[in-house]
Amino acid sequence: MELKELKNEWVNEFPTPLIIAGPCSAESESQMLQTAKEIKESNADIPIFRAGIWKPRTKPNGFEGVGVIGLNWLKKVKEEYGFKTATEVANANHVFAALEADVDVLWIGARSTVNPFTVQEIAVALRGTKKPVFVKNPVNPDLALWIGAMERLLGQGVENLGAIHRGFSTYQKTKYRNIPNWQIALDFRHQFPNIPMIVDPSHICGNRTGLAAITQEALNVGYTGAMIESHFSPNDAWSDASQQITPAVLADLISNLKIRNSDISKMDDEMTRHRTLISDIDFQLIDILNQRMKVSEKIGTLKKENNIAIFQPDRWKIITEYASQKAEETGMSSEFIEKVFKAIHEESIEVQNSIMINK
Ligand SMILES: C=C(O[C@@H]1C=C(C(=O)O)C=C[C@H]1O)C(=O)O
Repeated sequence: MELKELKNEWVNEFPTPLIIAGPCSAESESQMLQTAKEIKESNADIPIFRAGIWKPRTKPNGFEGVGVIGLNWLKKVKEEYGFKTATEVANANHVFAALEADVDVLWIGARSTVNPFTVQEIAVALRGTKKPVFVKNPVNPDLALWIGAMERLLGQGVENLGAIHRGFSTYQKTKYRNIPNWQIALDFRHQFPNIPMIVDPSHICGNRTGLAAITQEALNVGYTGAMIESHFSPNDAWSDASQQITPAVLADLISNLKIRNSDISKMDDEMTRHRTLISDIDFQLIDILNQRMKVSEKIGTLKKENNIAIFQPDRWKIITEYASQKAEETGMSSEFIEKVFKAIHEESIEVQNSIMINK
C-alpha cells in the first residue's frame, strides 16, 4: 500500500471544516472541564477536543506537561461533553498510555517528525491502529521528512492519516512564530490530495491577532480544517498563553470562516476562458525567459574570452532598481518582483558558469 492509494474515509465522519480545539496543555481537571464546557456551550461545531499531556519544551526546568494523569481528564471531557479527544505522542510509552486511555485521535509533533528514529518508534507502537493519526510538518522546511514520517506510519499499517501544517522555524524576526511557507504544504497536497491537511494557526502565529486570517487562508486553498488552541482563561495558561483564545472568541472566529468549494464544474465557462489565457501567458513567459537566458549565454561567452568575473554587482544593482520601479508603476508587489528577479539572476549565473567551465 502506498500513501497515494489511501482513501482516508475516516475524515467523512466529521463536519467541514474539521476543527480541533482545546488548550495547549492539560493543566488541571477543572481547567480541562471548564474549557470543554465553554467550547460546548459556544455551539461552534467542534467535534474534537485537544490537549497536550506531554509538552516538548525548548528549555528545561519549565512546565513539561502533567503526564498520564491528564489522560483521565481527557476521558472525563469525552464522557461529560461528548467530544472526541486528541493529544500528542512523542515516544512509545506515550502511545501505549494514550491507546490505553482510549484517546481518539493522536498527532506527532513537529519536533518528533524531524527524527526518523522517534517516528519509527511511535509508528511501531501504533501498529495497526484504526485511530486517525496526524503528522505535523517537521520544524525545518523538509517535505521529504514529512512524507517519510507518513510512510513509516503506513509501513506499520496505520492507514487513517492526516497532516498538520504548523509552520517552520526561522531565525529571522518575522510577524510569525513559525513562518507558514505555504508552498511546502501545497507541494504536499499536490502529491497527496487524498490526505486531509489541517492548519495550526496557533503555532504559525504565536499570537491571537493573526489566527483568523491564517485559518481563512488555509480554507481558501482547500484545507480540510484547523487545530486551534483555546483556553477558558488564556492569560493564565501555563504554556503558550499569548496564542490561546477563549472559547467565545474561537466560536466567533469559526462562524466567520468562509468555506470554499473545490468543485468548479458549475462555473466552467468563465473559468476555462481565464485558464486558457493564463496558460497562454505562461507559454509566453517561458519563451521570454528562454530568450533572456540565451543572451546571458552570449554574455557568458564574452566574459570567458575576456576572463571577466560572472557576477557584476553594478549591473545587478541597476537591474534590481529598474525592476522594483517598474513593479511599483504597474501596481505589483516589489517584493514579489524582487523574488522573481533573484531567481532569474541565479539561473543566469548558473548558465554563464556552465559556459565558463566548458572548454
Ligand atoms: C548577464 C550578466 O551577468 C550576471 C547576470 C545578470 C543578469 O542575468 O541580469 C546581471 C549581472 C551579472 O551578475 C551581466 O554581466 O550583464
